[in-house]
Parts: sequence; structure tokens; C-alpha cells
Amino acid sequence: MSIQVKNIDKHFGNFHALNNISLDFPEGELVALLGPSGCGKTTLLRIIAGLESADGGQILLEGEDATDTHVRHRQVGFVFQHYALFRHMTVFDNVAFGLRVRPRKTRPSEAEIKKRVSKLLDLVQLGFLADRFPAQLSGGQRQRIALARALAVEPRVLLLDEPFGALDAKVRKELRRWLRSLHDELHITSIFVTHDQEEALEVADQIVVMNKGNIEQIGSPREVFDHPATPFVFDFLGQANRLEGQRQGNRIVFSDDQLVLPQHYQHQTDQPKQSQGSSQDNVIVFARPNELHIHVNAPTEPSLQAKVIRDVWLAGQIRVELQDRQGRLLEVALTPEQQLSLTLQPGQTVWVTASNLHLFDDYAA
Ligand SMILES: Nc1ncnc2c1ncn2[C@@H]1O[C@H](COP(=O)(O)OP(=O)(O)OP(=O)(O)O)[C@@H](O)[C@H]1O
Repeated sequence: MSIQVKNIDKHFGNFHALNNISLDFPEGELVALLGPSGCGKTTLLRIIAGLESADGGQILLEGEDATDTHVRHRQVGFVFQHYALFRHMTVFDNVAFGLRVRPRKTRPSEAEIKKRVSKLLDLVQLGFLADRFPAQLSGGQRQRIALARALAVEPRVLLLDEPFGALDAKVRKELRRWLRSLHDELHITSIFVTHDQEEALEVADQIVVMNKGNIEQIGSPREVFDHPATPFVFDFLGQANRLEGQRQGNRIVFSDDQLVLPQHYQHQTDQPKQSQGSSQDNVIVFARPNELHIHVNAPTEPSLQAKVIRDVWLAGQIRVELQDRQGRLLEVALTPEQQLSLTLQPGQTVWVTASNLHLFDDYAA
């Protein structure tokens, strides 16, 4: 089922939680709502579900206005961060619950329920736990059962709110792979909320990046990562060096230091901008750690002078932390070979050049 969100607005008192949000969720896709804590992800999910009402705007399910449709009739399945399993029921009874509480007319027979629940438990690969109680399961197993329970009522939409948020890193990783393959099998239109960029990049077909009740960017993981539309998205997707300076022709100037802009930005300097005050030339540039390069002697090309703080070994990757002359911390990636040949010492002066920079014009520095 496709979902359309049209001009959704939501206030909590004076606080503007969602600001005129419009989004299309195509049939059968797995979409991540990604953003920092408090940006409005859960509120949007709850409005789509019918658990919360909006101040204005519409929710269309399969093209039909569902804004005033009760949650029970929207045919959505939920999975929340904190396992909402019934503690006094076995795994089997938990999964069967949604079917057993149906009105008699639409309720399947016990034999049919047994068949469906067994099939779902096989799907989440936990058939052997049917007789256990939630307290006898691991966190990851509980979330898989919660998913089986959400699927039991054959929802047309699956909404997941930080489904793996409470689990440790290894189990999270396993479960997100498993969710992706389950989705590839079932193709239920699914929206999941996360503040974990790695999770969104790994699992989703599309990512909606949110910030302070607004949408910053919508795109495939590749698009969002390779072409972040705003400084916020660049920052949020992580691990980039953010430098604020002034653009002067082909260069970015930071007090005493300079970096050269990559070729693809340089043609823009041919057309002088109409002056709107001095802030016009203020720019934000980002460089990923592998786009910066360390020199132990001052290079002839423009560079940033910095001091070595330390190098960090991060799961096979080497990152050197530097502090530049403006006091900013920079992270530069090195291969093990580069680390050996540079032999950097804490406190040593080095120079940094950039093989690529990502420029955001007209942002006040
Ligand atoms: N019932 C409520 N009453 C008042 N304010 C609320 C209510 N629900 C949410 N908010 C506020 O609205 C904002 C958005 O909340 P929401 O839960 O949607 O954020 P989120 O992006 O899901 O964050 P998190 O990742 O922390 O769950 C927050 O600032 C929150 O404090």
C-alpha cells in the first residue's frame, strides 16, 4: 500500500514539532526516517499510524484520505523499541493475539490461527520458542517475535519505531540484515524510525533525513551519502571535517591558511556574485577523512597547518587527529603503509591538503 503525507503540521503547545511535511512512500519500499533525537520522527510515524492527530494536512493510504480513519481500520502493524510483548502469554499466544481478538465474523478458526502462527514463527526462525514466555527470550528474539506479532494481522503497512534501539551493537547488526531480507521476501510498505545513520544507510531503499520538524533531504542511501543536500545532512551522516571560511576565487581562506577548491567548483568563480553584504563569501566546506592528506614538510600548494594530537586505531582503520591553527579538530585517514612512512609524533607540525572538498555557499560562518 502506498502512503502519502500531505502538508502535515503538528504543534505541542507552542512547540512546532512538524512543519508542513509532505512525503510519498511508494508501495513495497522500506523507508527510513532518520534524524537526531527530538526532530519529529516518532510524531510523524504516529500520525501516519493514526495514533496521533495532526493540526493540519492529510494522510492518504492507497490514494484514499485516511486522515480521520481510526488506527484499527488503517491496517498497520507496529513494532516499538521496547518490546511490547504480553508477559503472561507464551510466544505462540502473543503472535496469535491480534487474530484472536478479531470480531467473530472475521476471526479465523483455532486451526487456522495455529497454522498462521506456526508459519510466522518459521518466518522469523523462532518456531522452537513457541511455548516460552517473553522473560525467557533474549532481546533480539523478543524483537523478532514482536515483528511476527505485527505481521500476524496481515498489515498493509509496517511501522517500526527504533525497533532495534535497545539491543547491543552485534545483535542490532544481525537484526537489521534480517529485517532487510524479510522485507525482500514480503514487500510490505514499511517505514522505520532510526537515529542511527549506519542502520538507515544499510537497510533502507529510501532515506528521509529530518531536522527540527523539517525534511532536509530524501534519497537513496547512495544519493544521500554521496550528495548531501545541506550542511546538516553532511554533518549528520557523520565523520566529516567541517571547516568554515571565506571563499576567495578558487580558494577557501581560513585566517592564515588556505585550501584549493576542487576543479568542479572553480568555474563558478567566473561569474561574480551580486553583492549582498560581506557574509556572501562565507562558506562551509566539508572534507571526509580520506579526502585530506598529511605532509610532513610545507607543500608548495595552499594547505592548512596543524599539529598532531594522536593517532587512533579504529577497527583496522587509522585516523590521525590534528588541531589546526584556528583550534579546530581534524580527522585524517591513513593507510597502515602511510602511517609507517610518516611516523607522526604528538605535537609535530604538519600540513594538510585536500583532494576533495564539498562546498556549501552562502552559509554564515
Ligand atoms: N505528547 C507530547 N507533548 C509535548 N511535546 C511532545 C510530545 N510528543 C513529542 N513531543 C516533542 O516533540 C518533539 C518531537 O518528538 P518525537 O518523539 O517525534 O522526536 P523523535 O525524532 O522521534 O526523537 P527520538 O529519537 O528522541 O524519539 C520533541 O521535542 C518532543 O519533546
